Amino acid sequence: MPATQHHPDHMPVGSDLNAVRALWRLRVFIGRAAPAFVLSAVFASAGQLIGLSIPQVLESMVDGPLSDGDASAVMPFALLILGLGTLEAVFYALRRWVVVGPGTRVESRMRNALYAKLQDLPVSFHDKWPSGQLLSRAVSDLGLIRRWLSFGLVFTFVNLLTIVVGTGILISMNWMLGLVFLVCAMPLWIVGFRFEGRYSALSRRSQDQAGDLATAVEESVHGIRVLKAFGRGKHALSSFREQAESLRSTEIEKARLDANIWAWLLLVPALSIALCLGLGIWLTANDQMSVGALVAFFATATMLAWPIESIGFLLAFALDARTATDRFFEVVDSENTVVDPEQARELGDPVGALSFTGVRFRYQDSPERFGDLLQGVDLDIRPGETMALVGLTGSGKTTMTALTTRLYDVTGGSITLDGVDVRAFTREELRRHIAMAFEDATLFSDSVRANVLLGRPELEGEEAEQVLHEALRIAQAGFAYDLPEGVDTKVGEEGMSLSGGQRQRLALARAVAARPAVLVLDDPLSALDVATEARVEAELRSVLASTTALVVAHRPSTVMMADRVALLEDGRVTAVGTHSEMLRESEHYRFVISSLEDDAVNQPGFGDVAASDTEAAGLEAAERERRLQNTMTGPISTGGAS
Ligand SMILES: Nc1ncnc2c1ncn2[C@@H]1O[C@H](COP(=O)(O)OP(=O)(O)OP(=O)(O)O)[C@@H](O)[C@H]1O
Repeated sequence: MPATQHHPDHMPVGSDLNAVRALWRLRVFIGRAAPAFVLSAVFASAGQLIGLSIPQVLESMVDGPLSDGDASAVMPFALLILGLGTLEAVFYALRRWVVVGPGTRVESRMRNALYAKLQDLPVSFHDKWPSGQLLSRAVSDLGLIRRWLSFGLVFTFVNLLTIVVGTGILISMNWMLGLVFLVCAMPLWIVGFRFEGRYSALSRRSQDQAGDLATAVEESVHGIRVLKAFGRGKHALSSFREQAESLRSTEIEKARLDANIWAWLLLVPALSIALCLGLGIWLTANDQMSVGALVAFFATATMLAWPIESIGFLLAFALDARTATDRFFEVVDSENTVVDPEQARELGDPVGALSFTGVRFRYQDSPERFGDLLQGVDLDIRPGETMALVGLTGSGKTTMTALTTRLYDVTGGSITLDGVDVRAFTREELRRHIAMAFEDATLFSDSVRANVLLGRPELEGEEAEQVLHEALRIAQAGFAYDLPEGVDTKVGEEGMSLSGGQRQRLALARAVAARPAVLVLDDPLSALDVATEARVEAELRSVLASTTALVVAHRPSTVMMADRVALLEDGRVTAVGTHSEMLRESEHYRFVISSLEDDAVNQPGFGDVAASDTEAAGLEAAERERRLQNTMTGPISTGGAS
């Protein structure tokens, strides 16, 4: 069921920079597009200034030929006004034309930077951030910033310039009328200032809620099968409706606030024009102003009405853009805790010795009252050895595998590859040497070929074909050849058109194709029936003979494939040995294996690797009792790791 998502606690809600300084940060991405924005502002200003000159022509026309009653002399003035109007339109068209390309370029530059950052940030970042929040930043926030840069920013400048120049013209025409007009506009600044604070908060809320909504849509599309299977579609819809309703009420609040400021923005110029009209007529009646000047004054004042009215809209637009900018930089500024060292080590051809020494780990958001998940793991995996990792569910097996390629960094101790701390390599180098396959096999919307050769971008032609076919053979993924377009078939969003077992086999083929020194397999065969698993294992053995492997095992058959087994218990590896040694010596191991078998007998095709050589019967109750005592007296280690 798509849960209501909120942005993570650590996310700052609005930065403490003021709007101008927050928006100023965009300059990094504007870069070489800046001249285009300036040119666009110049064209728009030229258009506005030409517009402002029309009333001057009008004044000369009214005071000249019109007052003289010379109709024929009006024509040149009319033509001049027509020419100026045309020029104004041309400049507006130029403004738009000049800004479209650079605006979209800035947007895509920002989008690429965001994407690159998301790729670079560690898994712990993605654990915290709902996908919809990231999606809405990458799509709607950046679109909003582009529109603001190309239109909002340009017109804020142009309209302010028009107001300043226009007011100057009004004052020069008649200082008294001009001043009245100016003073009347003052309340607008106060209203605008108060509006900013309230609107900013609402804008932030609405954009975050839009992100939550995107997360809900993403989750329910992703989990559509579960929703349908459990008949929870209606429930999901009502929870979605609630979220959509919250967003709607925020938008309504925003619109109300906007309407308030609009009311002021429309009222103030109308009031000031009315006041000026009364005063102007009185001045004209007392011969202190010509009729032409009065007409020109009102034509100019009317022209200033839109720039003044637009200030509220432009201010709201700038505040929305500021929120979008804050939201963008929250991701871009996120500190990456898993980084490459300044002076990275290189391993040409590693032999594949993988060691855990005193490894401790806890998840960042793990509650204080819990101890570390891993509390000093010691484990040496020899080159070429296959080590199975077993432990009760939730004991930290997956976590241990994730630490090898630095999906998370250890919080204590170290992991070494050929004796070198994994943190001494660049992440790219490390992940070239250690390849992973996960239980939850994610495939990308691309061909089978591209998915399998994901880790080998350097391969081409015959060599690529060879690696692909070998990997598919080892992973028993021959079904790929029977897909409609063979290995060129697009496997769809996250491979949803394939079965779970088929996806797992392609993910395994991907790990095998990477030809790593160390292969880390997190229960990659869980969705296969036992017969297929046995065939995959037979093929895998040939690969694993020359590759070091750490395999999380949830089934006895996977354990059988390994040279040795490590037992993870209470945050430590408490025993290491061959399967039969472990069965003999470790009571907890026997208990874990018996629970694996309980699961395994429920697997389709189970039969040949059942609990033939374990003595687990009856141990479960004893083990439960032992664990119960453990929880009361603290953990008891049953032995040391190798
Ligand atoms: N990203 C995460 N953030 C916080 N806690 C996590 C995260 N991933 C796992 N955990 C917690 O860490 C513990 C160990 O999880 P892990 O997946 O490593 O166990 P596991 O031994 O692989 O379990 P299983 O056999 O069920 O796959 C669990 O209690 C889990 O809730």
